[in-house]
Amino acid sequence: MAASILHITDVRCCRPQGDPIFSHVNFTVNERDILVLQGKSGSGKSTLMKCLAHLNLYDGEIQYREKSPQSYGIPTYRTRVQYVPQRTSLLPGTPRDFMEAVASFSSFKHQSPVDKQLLGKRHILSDRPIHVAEAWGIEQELWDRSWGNLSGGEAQRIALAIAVGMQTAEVLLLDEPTSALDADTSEMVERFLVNEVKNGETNLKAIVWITHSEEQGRRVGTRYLRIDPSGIHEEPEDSTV
Ligand SMILES: Nc1ncnc2c1ncn2[C@@H]1O[C@H](COP(=O)(O)OP(=O)(O)OP(=O)(O)O)[C@@H](O)[C@H]1O
Repeated sequence: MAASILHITDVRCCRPQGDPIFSHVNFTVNERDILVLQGKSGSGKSTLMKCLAHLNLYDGEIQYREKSPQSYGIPTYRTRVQYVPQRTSLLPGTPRDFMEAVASFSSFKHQSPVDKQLLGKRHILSDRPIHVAEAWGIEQELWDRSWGNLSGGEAQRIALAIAVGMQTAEVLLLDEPTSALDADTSEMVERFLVNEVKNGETNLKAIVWITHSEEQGRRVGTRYLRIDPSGIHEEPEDSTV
Protein backbone atom coordinates (compact mmCIF):
# COMPACT_ATOMS: atom_id res chain seq x y z
CA MET A 1 0.00 0.00 0.00
CA ALA A 2 1.25 3.53 -0.87
CA ALA A 3 2.62 5.55 2.04
CA SER A 4 0.44 8.38 3.29
CA ILE A 5 1.91 11.89 3.06
CA LEU A 6 -0.83 14.25 4.22
CA HIS A 7 -3.57 13.38 6.67
CA ILE A 8 -6.47 15.83 7.01
CA THR A 9 -8.83 15.36 9.96
CA ASP A 10 -12.06 17.26 10.53
CA VAL A 11 -10.90 20.49 8.93
CA ARG A 12 -13.30 23.41 8.96
CA CYS A 13 -12.78 26.89 7.59
CA CYS A 14 -14.90 29.97 8.16
CA ARG A 15 -15.34 33.33 6.47
CA PRO A 16 -14.09 36.34 8.48
CA GLN A 17 -17.72 36.90 9.55
CA GLY A 18 -17.70 33.45 11.20
CA ASP A 19 -19.99 31.39 8.94
CA PRO A 20 -18.38 28.16 7.71
CA ILE A 21 -17.30 27.72 4.07
CA PHE A 22 -16.91 23.97 4.71
CA SER A 23 -16.65 21.60 7.68
CA HIS A 24 -15.85 17.93 8.34
CA VAL A 25 -13.19 17.66 5.68
CA ASN A 26 -11.37 14.35 6.05
CA PHE A 27 -9.03 12.70 3.56
CA THR A 28 -5.54 11.36 3.06
CA VAL A 29 -3.04 12.11 0.30
CA ASN A 30 -0.90 9.07 -0.54
CA GLU A 31 2.26 8.76 -2.59
CA ARG A 32 1.50 8.59 -6.35
CA ASP A 33 -1.93 10.21 -5.93
CA ILE A 34 -3.13 12.86 -8.33
CA LEU A 35 -6.22 13.98 -6.47
CA VAL A 36 -8.59 15.99 -8.62
CA LEU A 37 -10.52 18.42 -6.42
CA GLN A 38 -13.89 19.46 -7.80
CA GLY A 39 -16.88 21.40 -6.57
CA LYS A 40 -19.15 24.28 -7.48
CA SER A 41 -17.71 27.74 -7.88
CA GLY A 42 -17.41 29.23 -4.39
CA SER A 43 -17.54 25.82 -2.65
CA GLY A 44 -14.13 26.41 -1.10
CA LYS A 45 -11.62 24.56 -3.30
CA SER A 46 -9.01 27.34 -3.25
CA THR A 47 -9.66 27.96 0.43
CA LEU A 48 -9.04 24.29 1.23
CA MET A 49 -5.76 24.36 -0.73
CA LYS A 50 -4.68 27.42 1.28
CA CYS A 51 -5.54 25.59 4.51
CA LEU A 52 -3.43 22.61 3.38
CA ALA A 53 -0.51 24.98 2.73
CA HIS A 54 -1.08 26.70 6.07
CA LEU A 55 -1.88 29.98 4.34
CA ASN A 56 -5.40 30.18 5.82
CA LEU A 57 -6.69 29.76 9.35
CA TYR A 58 -8.60 26.52 9.97
CA ASP A 59 -9.92 24.28 12.74
CA GLY A 60 -9.01 20.61 12.78
CA GLU A 61 -5.74 18.84 12.11
CA ILE A 62 -3.36 18.54 9.19
CA GLN A 63 -0.42 16.16 9.53
CA TYR A 64 2.47 15.92 7.08
CA ARG A 65 4.48 12.70 7.40
CA GLU A 66 2.79 12.17 10.76
CA LYS A 67 3.92 15.51 12.19
CA SER A 68 2.29 18.92 12.43
CA PRO A 69 3.23 21.68 9.96
CA GLN A 70 4.55 23.71 12.92
CA SER A 71 7.07 21.02 13.78
CA TYR A 72 8.86 21.62 10.43
CA GLY A 73 8.64 25.40 10.73
CA ILE A 74 5.87 26.89 8.57
CA PRO A 75 8.12 28.37 5.81
CA THR A 76 9.86 25.00 5.35
CA TYR A 77 6.53 23.15 5.45
CA ARG A 78 5.26 25.42 2.66
CA THR A 79 8.18 24.39 0.44
CA ARG A 80 7.27 20.69 0.99
CA VAL A 81 3.50 21.13 0.65
CA GLN A 82 3.49 23.91 -1.89
CA TYR A 83 0.52 25.92 -3.11
CA VAL A 84 0.67 27.28 -6.64
CA PRO A 85 -1.96 30.01 -6.92
CA GLN A 86 -4.15 30.57 -9.91
CA ARG A 87 -2.96 34.16 -10.33
CA THR A 88 0.59 35.34 -9.61
CA SER A 89 0.14 38.98 -10.63
CA LEU A 90 -0.02 40.08 -6.98
CA LEU A 91 3.42 38.66 -6.17
CA PRO A 92 6.10 41.28 -5.60
CA GLY A 93 9.25 41.46 -7.75
CA THR A 94 10.25 39.06 -10.50
CA PRO A 95 10.12 35.28 -10.92
CA ARG A 96 13.86 35.15 -10.19
CA ASP A 97 13.29 36.99 -6.86
CA PHE A 98 10.57 34.49 -5.99
CA MET A 99 12.82 31.53 -6.79
CA GLU A 100 15.51 33.02 -4.54
CA ALA A 101 12.99 33.35 -1.70
CA VAL A 102 11.91 29.69 -2.06
CA ALA A 103 15.57 28.62 -2.08
CA SER A 104 16.22 30.53 1.13
CA PHE A 105 13.79 28.26 2.97
CA SER A 106 15.07 25.01 1.53
CA SER A 107 18.61 24.57 0.19
CA PHE A 108 20.26 26.94 2.68
CA LYS A 109 19.01 24.84 5.58
CA HIS A 110 20.65 21.76 4.07
CA GLN A 111 24.08 23.27 3.40
CA SER A 112 27.05 22.25 5.51
CA PRO A 113 28.35 24.79 8.06
CA VAL A 114 31.35 25.38 5.75
CA ASP A 115 29.08 26.15 2.79
CA LYS A 116 27.04 28.48 4.96
CA GLN A 117 30.17 30.36 5.98
CA LEU A 118 31.39 30.62 2.39
CA LEU A 119 28.06 31.58 0.87
CA GLY A 120 26.63 33.72 3.64
CA LYS A 121 23.00 34.39 2.79
CA ARG A 122 23.37 33.57 -0.90
CA HIS A 123 21.73 30.39 -2.06
CA ILE A 124 22.66 27.86 -4.70
CA LEU A 125 19.90 28.16 -7.27
CA SER A 126 19.08 25.13 -9.36
CA ASP A 127 18.61 25.94 -13.03
CA ARG A 128 16.06 23.15 -13.46
CA PRO A 129 13.08 25.57 -13.19
CA ILE A 130 14.56 27.59 -16.07
CA HIS A 131 15.00 24.44 -18.20
CA VAL A 132 11.51 23.18 -17.37
CA ALA A 133 10.03 26.57 -18.30
CA GLU A 134 12.11 26.69 -21.50
CA ALA A 135 10.63 23.35 -22.55
CA TRP A 136 7.21 24.99 -22.10
CA GLY A 137 8.15 27.94 -24.36
CA ILE A 138 9.36 30.46 -21.75
CA GLU A 139 12.34 32.60 -22.84
CA GLN A 140 15.07 33.35 -20.30
CA GLU A 141 14.52 37.13 -20.27
CA LEU A 142 11.06 36.67 -18.74
CA TRP A 143 12.62 35.58 -15.45
CA ASP A 144 13.68 39.19 -14.78
CA ARG A 145 10.40 40.87 -15.67
CA SER A 146 7.98 41.75 -12.87
CA TRP A 147 5.12 39.28 -12.40
CA GLY A 148 2.58 41.96 -13.24
CA ASN A 149 4.12 42.48 -16.69
CA LEU A 150 3.91 38.83 -17.74
CA SER A 151 0.92 37.42 -19.60
CA GLY A 152 -1.37 35.15 -17.59
CA GLY A 153 -0.08 32.08 -19.44
CA GLU A 154 3.60 33.07 -19.05
CA ALA A 155 3.20 33.69 -15.32
CA GLN A 156 1.31 30.43 -14.88
CA ARG A 157 4.01 28.36 -16.63
CA ILE A 158 6.83 30.09 -14.71
CA ALA A 159 5.11 29.59 -11.34
CA LEU A 160 4.61 25.91 -12.14
CA ALA A 161 8.17 25.50 -13.41
CA ILE A 162 9.49 26.96 -10.15
CA ALA A 163 7.28 24.67 -8.07
CA VAL A 164 8.32 21.56 -10.00
CA GLY A 165 11.88 22.55 -10.81
CA MET A 166 13.02 23.52 -7.31
CA GLN A 167 12.34 19.93 -6.27
CA THR A 168 11.53 20.86 -2.69
CA ALA A 169 7.83 19.94 -2.82
CA GLU A 170 6.56 16.46 -2.06
CA VAL A 171 2.98 17.61 -2.57
CA LEU A 172 1.96 20.27 -5.06
CA LEU A 173 -1.37 22.03 -4.56
CA LEU A 174 -2.30 23.25 -8.03
CA ASP A 175 -5.15 25.75 -8.34
CA GLU A 176 -6.43 25.50 -11.93
CA PRO A 177 -2.81 25.30 -13.11
CA THR A 178 -3.48 25.47 -16.85
CA SER A 179 -6.48 27.83 -16.92
CA ALA A 180 -4.57 30.47 -18.91
CA LEU A 181 -2.97 28.06 -21.40
CA ASP A 182 -4.03 26.99 -24.89
CA ALA A 183 -5.07 23.35 -25.30
CA ASP A 184 -1.76 22.07 -26.74
CA THR A 185 0.41 23.80 -24.14
CA SER A 186 -1.95 22.68 -21.41
CA GLU A 187 -1.64 19.02 -22.46
CA MET A 188 2.17 19.30 -22.64
CA VAL A 189 2.29 20.69 -19.08
CA GLU A 190 -0.19 18.04 -17.86
CA ARG A 191 1.88 15.20 -19.31
CA PHE A 192 5.01 16.55 -17.65
CA LEU A 193 3.36 16.82 -14.22
CA VAL A 194 1.72 13.40 -14.42
CA ASN A 195 5.04 11.80 -15.42
CA GLU A 196 6.86 13.46 -12.53
CA VAL A 197 4.50 11.81 -10.06
CA LYS A 198 4.32 8.46 -11.88
CA ASN A 199 8.07 8.06 -12.43
CA GLY A 200 8.89 8.54 -8.78
CA GLU A 201 12.38 9.76 -9.74
CA THR A 202 12.06 13.23 -8.21
CA ASN A 203 10.98 14.57 -4.86
CA LEU A 204 7.41 15.13 -6.09
CA LYS A 205 5.18 12.40 -4.67
CA ALA A 206 1.61 13.67 -5.13
CA ILE A 207 -0.53 16.46 -6.55
CA VAL A 208 -3.87 17.91 -5.46
CA TRP A 209 -5.26 19.48 -8.63
CA ILE A 210 -8.24 21.84 -8.96
CA THR A 211 -9.81 21.85 -12.39
CA HIS A 212 -13.20 22.81 -13.80
CA SER A 213 -12.48 20.75 -16.92
CA GLU A 214 -14.05 17.30 -16.91
CA GLU A 215 -11.68 16.18 -19.69
CA GLN A 216 -8.59 17.38 -17.87
CA GLY A 217 -9.76 15.70 -14.67
CA ARG A 218 -10.08 12.39 -16.49
CA ARG A 219 -6.70 12.75 -18.17
CA VAL A 220 -4.71 13.50 -15.02
CA GLY A 221 -6.61 12.11 -12.04
CA THR A 222 -6.02 8.94 -10.06
CA ARG A 223 -8.62 9.88 -7.40
CA TYR A 224 -11.53 12.33 -7.36
CA LEU A 225 -12.74 14.48 -4.46
CA ARG A 226 -15.80 16.71 -4.43
CA ILE A 227 -16.23 19.44 -1.83
CA ASP A 228 -19.49 20.97 -0.61
CA PRO A 229 -20.46 22.74 2.62
CA SER A 230 -20.99 19.40 4.41
CA GLY A 231 -17.51 18.05 3.72
CA ILE A 232 -15.52 16.21 1.11
CA HIS A 233 -16.60 13.08 -0.72
CA GLU A 234 -14.49 10.70 -2.75
CA GLU A 235 -16.05 9.72 -6.06
CA PRO A 236 -15.37 6.75 -8.30
CA GLU A 237 -13.32 7.62 -11.40
CA ASP A 238 -16.15 7.16 -13.92
CA SER A 239 -18.59 9.54 -12.21
CA THR A 240 -16.57 12.74 -12.61
CA VAL A 241 -18.52 15.70 -13.99
N1 LIG B 1 -11.08 36.51 2.61
C1 LIG B 1 -12.35 36.17 2.39
N2 LIG B 1 -13.35 36.90 2.94
C2 LIG B 1 -14.64 36.56 2.78
N3 LIG B 1 -15.03 35.51 2.04
C3 LIG B 1 -14.09 34.77 1.47
C4 LIG B 1 -12.71 35.04 1.61
N4 LIG B 1 -12.00 34.10 0.91
C5 LIG B 1 -12.91 33.30 0.36
N5 LIG B 1 -14.17 33.69 0.68
C6 LIG B 1 -15.42 33.07 0.27
O1 LIG B 1 -15.30 31.68 0.52
C7 LIG B 1 -15.99 30.95 -0.47
C8 LIG B 1 -15.03 29.94 -1.11
O2 LIG B 1 -14.11 30.63 -1.96
P1 LIG B 1 -13.05 29.83 -2.83
O3 LIG B 1 -12.26 30.81 -3.61
O4 LIG B 1 -12.31 28.92 -1.93
O5 LIG B 1 -14.00 28.96 -3.77
P2 LIG B 1 -13.65 28.05 -5.02
O6 LIG B 1 -14.39 26.78 -4.86
O7 LIG B 1 -12.17 27.94 -5.18
O8 LIG B 1 -14.28 28.92 -6.20
P3 LIG B 1 -13.96 29.00 -7.79
O9 LIG B 1 -14.27 27.64 -8.37
O10 LIG B 1 -14.93 30.05 -8.24
O11 LIG B 1 -12.52 29.41 -7.95
C9 LIG B 1 -16.57 31.97 -1.44
O12 LIG B 1 -17.90 32.20 -1.09
C10 LIG B 1 -15.70 33.19 -1.21
O13 LIG B 1 -16.40 34.36 -1.53
